[in-house]
Amino acid sequence: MLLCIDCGNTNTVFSVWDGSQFLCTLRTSTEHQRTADQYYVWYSTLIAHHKIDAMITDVIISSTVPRVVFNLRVFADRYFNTRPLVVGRPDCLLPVPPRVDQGTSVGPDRLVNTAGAYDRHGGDLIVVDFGTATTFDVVAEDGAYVGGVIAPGVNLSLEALHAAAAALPHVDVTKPQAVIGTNTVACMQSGIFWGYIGLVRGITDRIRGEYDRPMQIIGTGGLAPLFATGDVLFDTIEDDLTMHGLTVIHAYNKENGTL
Ligand SMILES: Nc1ncnc2c1ncn2[C@@H]1O[C@H](COP(=O)(O)OP(=O)(O)OP(=O)(O)O)[C@@H](O)[C@H]1O
Ligand SMILES: CC(C)(CO)[C@@H](O)C(=O)NCCC(=O)O
Ligand SMILES: [K+]
Repeated sequence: MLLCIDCGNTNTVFSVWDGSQFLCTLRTSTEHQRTADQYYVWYSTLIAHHKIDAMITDVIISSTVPRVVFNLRVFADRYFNTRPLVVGRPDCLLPVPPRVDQGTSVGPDRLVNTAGAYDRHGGDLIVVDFGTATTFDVVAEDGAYVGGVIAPGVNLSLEALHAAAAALPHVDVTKPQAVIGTNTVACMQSGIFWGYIGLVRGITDRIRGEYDRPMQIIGTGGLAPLFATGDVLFDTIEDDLTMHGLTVIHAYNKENGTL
C-alpha cells in the first residue's frame, strides 16, 4: 500500500491508498520540529483507531515546506523500511515536465494538482486550490504545467486584517447573508467572501482571455465548496485532487522511474 503525504504550509495530510481507494485521510498541522517518531505515534494511533490494516510498502511526499522532508524521510525509512519518492526532486519523474522560466521551481503541490487534474480531465484546465495561498495552475493540452497565479489565501487575508487593525476581530470565513454588512464581523465576512468570489472570477476570466482554447476550471482545497455557493466558479470540485495526483505520480515512477 502507498502512503501519500501532502505537506502544505498550514496542514499536513496523510492518506493510505490501497491501489483502488483511499482507506483513510489523517490531518495534522505542519510543524518542522516534528520528528520521525512523533509522526509515527500520531499515525499509528489514528490507524489503530480507524481499525485499518495498512501494510505500507511505498511512500510519496509533496512538501511546500522543504525542512519537513528530512524527518518524513526518516519516518518512511525507520517505520516502513522504504525510500520515499519526493515530488520536485530530480529522481521523481513527472508524467509531463512543467514549461516555465528556466531556474524557477514550481511548488510541488501545484505539480501534483496538475498531474491529478490532467489524469481525470485531460488538458486545458485551470486548477484553483484554496490552501495557505490561493493558487491557479494552468494545465496545457498535453498535461504540462505552464504557469499560473499565486494570491494570498483566504484565512491568511482574514488573519492579516485582524493582525493589522486593532478594532477588527478574528472571524471565520462564511457566506454572509448580504453584501452590505451592518456590523463589523458581517462587513469583514462580506469583504472576504465576495472579495474572493471576485478574485477567482476575475483571474479565471483573464486566464481564459489569454489562453487560446476553451478551458475547464477545477476547484480544490477545503474552502472550494463554500465559494462555489456564491457563484458558478467551477466545472467540478474535487477535494482529493492533490492525493489523487500523488497516486498518479507514484504509478508513473513505478512504470518509468527508479522505483
Ligand atoms: N467553512 C470553513 N471555514 C473555515 N475553514 C474551513 C472551512 N471549510 C474548510 N475549512 C478549512 O480548510 C482547510 C483545508 O484546506 P486545505 O487542506 O485545502 O488547505 P490548508 O491546509 O489550509 O493549506 P495548505 O495545504 O497550504 O497547508 C482546513 O484547515 C479546514 O479547517
Ligand atoms: C504557492 C504555494 C505556497 C502554495 O502552496 C506553493 O505552491 C509554493 O511554495 N510554491 C512555490 C512557488 C511557485 O509555485 O511558483
Ligand atoms: K493543500
